[in-house]
Amino acid sequence: MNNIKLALLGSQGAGKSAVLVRFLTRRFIGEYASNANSLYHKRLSIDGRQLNLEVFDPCSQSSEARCILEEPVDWADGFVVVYNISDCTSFINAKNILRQIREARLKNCKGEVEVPVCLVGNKQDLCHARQVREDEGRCLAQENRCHFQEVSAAESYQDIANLFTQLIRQVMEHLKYRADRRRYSGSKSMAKLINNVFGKRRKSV
Ligand SMILES: Nc1nc2c(ncn2[C@@H]2O[C@H](COP(=O)(O)OP(=O)(O)OP(=O)(O)O)[C@@H](O)[C@H]2O)c(=O)[nH]1
Repeated sequence: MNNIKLALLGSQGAGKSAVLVRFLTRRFIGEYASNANSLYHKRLSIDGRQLNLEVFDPCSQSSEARCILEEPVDWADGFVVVYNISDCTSFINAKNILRQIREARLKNCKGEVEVPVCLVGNKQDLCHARQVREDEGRCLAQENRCHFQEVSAAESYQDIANLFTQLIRQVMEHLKYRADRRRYSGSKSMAKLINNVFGKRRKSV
């Protein structure tokens, strides 16, 4: 059974909980208690593989620029960064979060920066009050080499289900790549060790 850990990040009120609850329950619930960090668990099957999904939905900080990443950035295998298309401040905050994910990974994970991330422009139903154009979101995602999707947690389930499924697939590939790389470097150093031991012995015969 694969364990997959995701973290949702974004401005206060961007709709992180709404997006997540839509994915987990197919329902839109208007208001959520937002004064505590939440960890959600779900078992699901993707491409015939059983998964244990854990999703961390941190309680937002009032100061947007403050780093809310320190814990989830080490813990998570993938990220969903949410902004509200009718709030340009939330978009600027998403930009900062993407940068912080890159920097923190660079610092903590020896250059392994390609952690799977999906940038989500939520509240698409509020397009009459739009402050962030779709191409701005797409462009930011391209710059950060991550997937992008505009959604409305209020109105639709399918886009949200698709983006989580795609992100989870990417995370599974990423974890497999990391495990293969560890195995490869492990067997390389084992080969070196054997070579050192037996190579030397053969010389001394
Ligand atoms: N119109 C509209 N409102 C939404 C949508 N998604 C969420 N909301 C509303 O936006 C508000 C904030 O949603 P939350 O899901 O609590 O946002 P959050 O990012 O989890 O907020 P914090 O927990 O405070 O960080 C709530 O009133 C939701 O009902 C959406 O797609 N469309």
